[in-house]
Amino acid sequence: MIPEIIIGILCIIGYFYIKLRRQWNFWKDHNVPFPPPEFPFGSSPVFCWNSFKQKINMNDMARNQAIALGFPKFYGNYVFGAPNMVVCDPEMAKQIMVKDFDHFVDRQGEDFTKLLAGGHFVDKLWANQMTSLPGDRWKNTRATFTPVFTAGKLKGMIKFIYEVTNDLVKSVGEEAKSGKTFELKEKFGKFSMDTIATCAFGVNAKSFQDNDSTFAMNARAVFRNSRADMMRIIMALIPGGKTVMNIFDTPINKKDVTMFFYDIIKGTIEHRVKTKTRRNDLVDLMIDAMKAEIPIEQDKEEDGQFDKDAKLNHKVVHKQVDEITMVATALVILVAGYDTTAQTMAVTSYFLAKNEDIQEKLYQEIMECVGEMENESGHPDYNQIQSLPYLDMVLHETLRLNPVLGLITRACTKDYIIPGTDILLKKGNEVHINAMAIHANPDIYPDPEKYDPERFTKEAKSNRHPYAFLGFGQGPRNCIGMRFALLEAKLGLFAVLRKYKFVATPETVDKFTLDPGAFLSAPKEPLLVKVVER
Ligand code: HEM
Repeated sequence: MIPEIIIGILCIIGYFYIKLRRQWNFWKDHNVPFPPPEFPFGSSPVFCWNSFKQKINMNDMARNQAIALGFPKFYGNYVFGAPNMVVCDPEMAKQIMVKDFDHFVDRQGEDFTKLLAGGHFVDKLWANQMTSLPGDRWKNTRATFTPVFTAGKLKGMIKFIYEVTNDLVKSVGEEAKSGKTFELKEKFGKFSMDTIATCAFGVNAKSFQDNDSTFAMNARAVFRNSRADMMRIIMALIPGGKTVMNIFDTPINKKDVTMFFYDIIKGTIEHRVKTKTRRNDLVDLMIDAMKAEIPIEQDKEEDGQFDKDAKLNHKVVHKQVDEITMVATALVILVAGYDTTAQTMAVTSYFLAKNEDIQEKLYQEIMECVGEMENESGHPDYNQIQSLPYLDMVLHETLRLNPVLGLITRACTKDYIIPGTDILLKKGNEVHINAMAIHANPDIYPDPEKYDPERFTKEAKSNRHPYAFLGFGQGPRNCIGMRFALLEAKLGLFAVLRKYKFVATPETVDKFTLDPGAFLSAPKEPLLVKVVER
């Protein structure tokens, strides 16, 4: 009861704050469609009352809004009373994400960035993450760490992923022996966690051996938001709230969990420097990148349109290794890479279990590759795993039907006139690219509810707008970890599917719904399947 009263009081204060800023006739005055605003946060799925009350996942809400409005090119919304534009058209998405990128460098408005930055050391670690950094500070960090994620560097890290893949296959083998159903999100969660732990933190998280290993428990805690966590965020957002928090030395973000990861990465760096050991993992590469010691190499794989659009023309101002940036970057790999990759693998396996013909076609492709493999490790090498078109198509179709991040945000960094209109978006206003809606538009993807990897043949792709797929975002602020994620997912699925077949059982849900409490489009129901040995 007491938390509800406090939330109620905070909402009233918030309401008056919004009243000062609100421009609720903005879209109406410009004849732009908008969903009905909801007290007190406006109709934006990110901040709407329904989402907050945990009734509907915000990504679902974004898709429903677009469907209800008939998939307009764009529609209007309000974030805390300020207008924000929601884009449902691939060409307009390209305009925002690439052509007019200098107006949309940031991911969130200046006010929000400042509010969440905080003065506490813990908050500094979060505010320095690439996902939330603004302007030139983001450009510096992004340009510094881009060479870490090139194909050439990933090749050097593949051996660590092989090791975790062996644990995954062993664990799936035990499920096959038991003959019982098991939960896919949990299984691939362990795989994703251990991959990130070994590559980005230089430690063995041992998730497969011990579900409650300290690393796993802390990593899971990053993603779980209690009422107290939500209240600290709300407190920081109301005027004067942060001052009170500073007086009580209370950070906005979770203190113990953040410091756990801080200690790990700090310890790993100190150990490497002291013992002069090198693993060529992400930790070493990040240290090199901070010292500007990674030569920029252009791989053939990286000259496609996606990479061309991602080019960032920025000269990095180098400084000595900065502990905060290093820890923040290791943390962002965990935050942005753990759940996203685990969920993509789990949902793909679920769809394979539900679609036997697709799984069989993929199995044939995998077995052809196995026939050509000479690698002593028993795994495909980098080039072999990248040359499996159907595996790639399957993963893309999973992310089309269920994009992990259904709303991709940008904030206006300079006033902007929406092309073809006289509508002025002011600096600080947000734009949401509704990937959920673009992926569900029947004019772009006929029969959009159907899981069909054939939508991603070379020919099918060439007949569509390139921005009709936004699973990894687009432009200079796209997903920096895309190659890493795809490599990890492909190696893991390859190794499992080669030996085992996913089978749907009466316990497998017909259709999953999305978790209303999650920011990502995460399945709410357990994804239960069986595996049988081939
Ligand atoms: C299948 C797995 C993944 C999916 C679907 C995914 C998707 C995305 C999307 C949609 C964005 C926003 C892009 C935009 O705003 O245009 C993003 C950003 C980002 N992702 Fe991923 N991601 C995945 C895995 C990873 C991994 C493994 C890492 C780290 C190794 C990572 C690191 C990041 C970072 C740092 C950003 C922010 C980039 C910036 O602001 O410059 N992601 N991701």
